[in-house]
Amino acid sequence: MIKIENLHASIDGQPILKGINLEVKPGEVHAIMGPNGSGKSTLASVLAGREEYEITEGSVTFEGKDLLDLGAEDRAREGIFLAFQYPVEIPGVSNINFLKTAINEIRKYRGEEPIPAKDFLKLVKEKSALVELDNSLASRSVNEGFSGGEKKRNEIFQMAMLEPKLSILDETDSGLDIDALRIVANGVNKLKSADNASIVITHYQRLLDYIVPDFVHVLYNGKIIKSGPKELALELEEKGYDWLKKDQVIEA
Ligand SMILES: Nc1ncnc2c1ncn2[C@@H]1O[C@H](COP(=O)(O)OP(=O)(O)OP(=O)(O)O)[C@@H](O)[C@H]1O
Repeated sequence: MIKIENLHASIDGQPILKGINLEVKPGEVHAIMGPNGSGKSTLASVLAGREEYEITEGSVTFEGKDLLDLGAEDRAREGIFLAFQYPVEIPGVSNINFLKTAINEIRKYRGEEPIPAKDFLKLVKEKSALVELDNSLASRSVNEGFSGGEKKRNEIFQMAMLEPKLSILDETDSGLDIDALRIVANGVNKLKSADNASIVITHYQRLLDYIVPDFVHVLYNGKIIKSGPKELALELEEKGYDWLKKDQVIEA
């Protein structure tokens, strides 16, 4: 699905990612944890194709294609979805129209006809139920005036509608109350299949009680310094990151 090799990225000449190696296969969920400022959101942004980052070294292959060669729109059309840490508001554009346009863009890219209105409405009904999204939110402008939790839930609704191959969730759990956390996590779990994969960025083990990852990686200072099974998240919760930093110094 996606293979990241020796990825280095900078912003304004400042190196942020310093040699990331990560392979995610279909059907897998990978969690990325790490201290503030370690580069987690940068990795998500670089994969989604945000242009302010300069890739200085390395490669990313997605479904056999050179991802770094594609613009952000084409990456989305190829099936990469980024749920933002801070979802943006788009005043004047209804959620429904936004999603219809996005779905039809993907269909056009695949050489398919636009989605029939009846099928689209059925999809909206089905997927909004999945994340228990209030119907009134679906018809409002994208995220405008939504509470923090509603924005996050709306991100998962968008993800459900677009059915991406690779979903990258950047701190989707931050700002969610316990019920919303469970709903969002259930949505992610129900969307999981043998053909898609997720990268879940989080600070808290509690999300991983609901979304059980196949692998946990620790990102520190722009590098993955440790990978392990889901139990690693529990260990991090208990011990913090200091013990790993020490390891890194010894290795260096
Ligand atoms: N646009 C930018 N300009 C300058 N520095 C940046 C920019 N974006 C990110 N950085 C720096 O890159 C580093 C990594 O940031 P990033 O947001 O990727 O970390 P993070 O691991 O997601 O942190 P957090 O857990 O706090 O969300 C930080 O030191 C940050 O200040």
